[in-house]
Amino acid sequence: MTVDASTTVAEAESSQRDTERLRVMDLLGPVRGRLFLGTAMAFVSSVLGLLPYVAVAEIAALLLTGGARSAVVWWVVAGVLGAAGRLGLLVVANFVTHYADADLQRHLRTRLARHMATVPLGWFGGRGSGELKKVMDDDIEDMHHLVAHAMLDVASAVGLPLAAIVYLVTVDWRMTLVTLALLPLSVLAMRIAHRTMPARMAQLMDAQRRINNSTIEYVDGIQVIKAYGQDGGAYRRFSSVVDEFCDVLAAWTREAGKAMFANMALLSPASVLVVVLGAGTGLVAAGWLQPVDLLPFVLVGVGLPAPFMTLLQGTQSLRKARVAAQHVSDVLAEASLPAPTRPRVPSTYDVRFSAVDFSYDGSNKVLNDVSASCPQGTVTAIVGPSGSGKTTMTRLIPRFFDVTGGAIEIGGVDIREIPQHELLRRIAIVFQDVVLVRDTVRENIRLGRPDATDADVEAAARAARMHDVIEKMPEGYDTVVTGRGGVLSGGERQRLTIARAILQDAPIVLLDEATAMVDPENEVAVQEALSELTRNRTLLVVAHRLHTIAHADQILVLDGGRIIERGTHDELVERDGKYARMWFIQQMTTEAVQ
Ligand SMILES: Nc1ncnc2c1ncn2[C@@H]1O[C@H](COP(=O)(O)OP(=O)(O)OP(=O)(O)O)[C@@H](O)[C@H]1O
Repeated sequence: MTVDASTTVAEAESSQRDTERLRVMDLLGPVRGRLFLGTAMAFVSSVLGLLPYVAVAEIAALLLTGGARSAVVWWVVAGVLGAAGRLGLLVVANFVTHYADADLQRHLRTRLARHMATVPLGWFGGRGSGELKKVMDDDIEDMHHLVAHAMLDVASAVGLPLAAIVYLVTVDWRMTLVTLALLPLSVLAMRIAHRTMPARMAQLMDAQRRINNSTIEYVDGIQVIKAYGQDGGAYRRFSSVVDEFCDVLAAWTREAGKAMFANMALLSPASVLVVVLGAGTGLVAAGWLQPVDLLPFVLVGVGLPAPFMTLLQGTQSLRKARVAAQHVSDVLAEASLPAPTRPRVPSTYDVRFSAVDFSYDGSNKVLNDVSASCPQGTVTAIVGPSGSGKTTMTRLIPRFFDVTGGAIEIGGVDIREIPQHELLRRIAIVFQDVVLVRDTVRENIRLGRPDATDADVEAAARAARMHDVIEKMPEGYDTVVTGRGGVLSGGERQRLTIARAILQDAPIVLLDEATAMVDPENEVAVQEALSELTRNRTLLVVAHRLHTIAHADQILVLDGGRIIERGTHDELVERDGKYARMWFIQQMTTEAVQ
């Protein structure tokens, strides 16, 4: 049996479109009823909008042919009622859809935020904040056209022309065909010009997403970039993203411009008037049409294409809205971290890795058959060359990602059986990149335990050797800090996050490079803060500088995702393997510096 490739591709595209439509309809679900109501009102409003034109045409005909005065009055009333009804209904329909849009925006933002709370934490690491901001903000705003305008435009574009065609056919079917003659041409021109539009719009939105990310990266990193004299290179990278966006925008504008021009030329009142008057005069001259019957075509027919123009002008916004809806629905379709079927919570806090495999991309193993036991209340240090999987190993414990093979247990309970909030409550994480939220110092520390009193917060700050620093700040504990810490030094920011972790009082602590990049004076304070944090807890620490973990209860040496050595510092130095080499190199470097 042979398979027709073009049919298969077409089927695949059509099924993808169906899926997209289903997804968009699912997004609109909460306001679907109101959208239908608004659309129905817009349809009736559009039909009513024909009445004033018909009234003028009929009144003119009555006056020219000496018709009854009462009929003229009735047409005047009908015309005025039609105009008022059209306007009133359209206003109400717009209210209905705009309120629906506001509700939908609130609903989607909340739904996105709730969903993001359920996806694996590691998912966020792969995305720039610009990209997430775009989905939460810009994409939802871009959906405005879809919700508030698109259906109304369609209803208006269908209602008035349909009613007009019915009316015009009753006057003269041949002239009706003449009046509509330009429409198929316009649709054809539009189809040709728009053949590449969906792809161009997707490119445009992609380029916009890259600009968003690169702007945030550029602005965020500007201090470091300048400090390293790399502003030229960074600027070139940023401006190449901007150039790329401009190119895509120019291509899109050319494409859209062609389509717009073709339509404006074909559907403008002047073009329609030329066709109607030309053909109409011919029909009158041939005696096939009464001169008075030409009036409805001039009055009604000329305005017929206008709603199509509105519809066509809206197609770009509609396309943008659909791509935006697709982004929103992609994020909502992101798989949640599987919730435990039989939730359990551990009562002891040793951490055990049993034959753990892990891969970020599904093929390359970053961790390979890792087994280790970290007894409760002990310190396990993880060391190894860059890229050996140290950070990944610690990230798996709070389920930033789920293991792809084997299992991790806390107190004998598989972490996948522990409800996520219970798991995170039991693990204090001091990240490599210290992140604060834009709030007061007090609330930044209180994040560790939202119900903590001010006295608890202060006690944690004292333990983290931060109290004196905070007291000297302009507004003490009420000083607002930014995401990058504002006036705080690197070491102070770290101690603030350590205070947060101390307040959390979690039985398991994960430290990743917590003491890197601080000056010696700060390092002493950070080390003191850390020893407060880690006392009597199960501690897993990722370290590069081996002297900080020489007293660890056990050291795991990772290389290429496998544990190649394990033991205490003395045992490993004795073994004269990889750890011993790393130790001696660091010793020599330290001595050389001193
Ligand atoms: N989010 C991610 N997506 C894909 N690959 C990743 C991700 N995070 C890390 N990796 C890759 O996994 C491997 C192990 O990275 P990991 O950060 O765990 O190593 P590490 O030993 O902590 O390195 P370093 O000491 O440099 O911090 C590396 O090859 C890294 O490029």
